[in-house]
Amino acid sequence: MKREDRKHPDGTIQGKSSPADRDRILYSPEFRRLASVTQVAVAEGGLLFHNRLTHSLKVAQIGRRLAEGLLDSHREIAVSLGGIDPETVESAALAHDLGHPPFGHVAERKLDKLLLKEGVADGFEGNPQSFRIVTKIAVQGDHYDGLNLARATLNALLKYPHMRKPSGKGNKKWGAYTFEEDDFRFARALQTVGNGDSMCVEAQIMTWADDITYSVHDIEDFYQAGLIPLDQLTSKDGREVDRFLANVFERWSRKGITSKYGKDELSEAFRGLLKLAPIQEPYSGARRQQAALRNFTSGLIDRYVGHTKLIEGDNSSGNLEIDKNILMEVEMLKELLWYYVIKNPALASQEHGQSRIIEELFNIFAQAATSNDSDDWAILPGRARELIDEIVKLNGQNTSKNERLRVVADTVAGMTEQQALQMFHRLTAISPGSLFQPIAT
Ligand SMILES: Nc1nc2c(ncn2[C@H]2C[C@H](O)[C@@H](COP(=O)(O)OP(=O)(O)OP(=O)(O)O)O2)c(=O)[nH]1
Repeated sequence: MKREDRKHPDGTIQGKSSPADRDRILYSPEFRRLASVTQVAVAEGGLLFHNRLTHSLKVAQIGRRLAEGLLDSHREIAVSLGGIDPETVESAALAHDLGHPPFGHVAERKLDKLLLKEGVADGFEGNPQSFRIVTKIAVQGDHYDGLNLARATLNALLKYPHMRKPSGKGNKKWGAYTFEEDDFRFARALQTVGNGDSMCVEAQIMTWADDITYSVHDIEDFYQAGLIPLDQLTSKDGREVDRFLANVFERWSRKGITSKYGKDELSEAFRGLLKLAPIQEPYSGARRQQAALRNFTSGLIDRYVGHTKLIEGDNSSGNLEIDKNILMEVEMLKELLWYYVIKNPALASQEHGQSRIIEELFNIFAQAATSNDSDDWAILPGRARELIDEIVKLNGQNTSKNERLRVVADTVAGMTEQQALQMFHRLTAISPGSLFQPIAT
């Protein structure tokens, strides 16, 4: 079905994803690429961390389960909200991280800085990049751009349903670049409840599924890797817990981070959460440890899914009601990752290098792509050369810098981590590669 044909026949607000949407996302190479995009850290030495692909599959599964559960337990409210479509939640969840560049957040921040420096005002962020991929970049058919997803799927993908704002939170996270403003309006035409920036209920479910998913699997990954000492945190003497909490609150005050909750209630929620963890020793892989860990993580997911309720009303403050204790637990699970993993100097130094790779790639490609001599474009992958050629033909040499730089950002952001590394080695003469080794498409 074509995009315009997918409008509800009587022009009213409700829309549903087509099952084709889910399949189109799943079959796209952009989805496959997520297998080579880091979630938190690159796995080494036989460890098997989640990557953005395994993460997205789990968000889709938890999102679907949440939606089905809410339909079951709160059918009347769901109907009053115009229905909840599990298929839409699943499709949006599969697509939600497509825009993550190689090396994840560190590259996101770097690409944003580089584009802003070059005067491309709406910069770079993973969320608008996901939206751009499904509406413009991915190739599904010959006669349209993107995956031709239904309005409902696009709207459910909009966790930040506004364009980039000049300042504040809306400047850090947003839903679509100006290049995709038409697609954004097409998606948002469904939304007549809440204020202008309200997420639809499917996007709210997808967002909560994302939070549940990563806060649980990140702990699983890094306890197994020996970085998060769950065994010491659960120990009766409480020393590690005190040390952790003191560090969290010290970082918050240093960084001006605020929470909706008080320190005492957060500390209590965290101690309560640890009581659920049947873990007393460092991870060695023993069968009983594997079973205990699975028990803990699946118990947490059940707990978080089960404590989610649906509430009526316009959705300006959301239609999901999540137990306060659960929200505090999830907040503290995220802090475990920050304290023991993200702030770890080994990861920080790795991220420093990854940021350099992205910067070099962007600068070298940008210089080539903005050249008026088409021979200079030869170092770019084929699709980028084709697009730059089209842009120049349409806009002329001197008026197309922003469009060309957007293609450069798409090219770098669309690489796998191996491709980025190989291309960096090749372009900076660290290792020339082979004539027969294709450059990324
Ligand atoms: N290594 C590293 N990992 C990070 C960093 N920030 C977040 N992460 C990881 C932790 C989680 O697994 C995941 C959370 O980020 P996401 O982009 O998936 O979701 P978030 O809700 O923070 O952002 P969103 O609102 O979806 O754009 O990424 C960072 O600065 N470095």
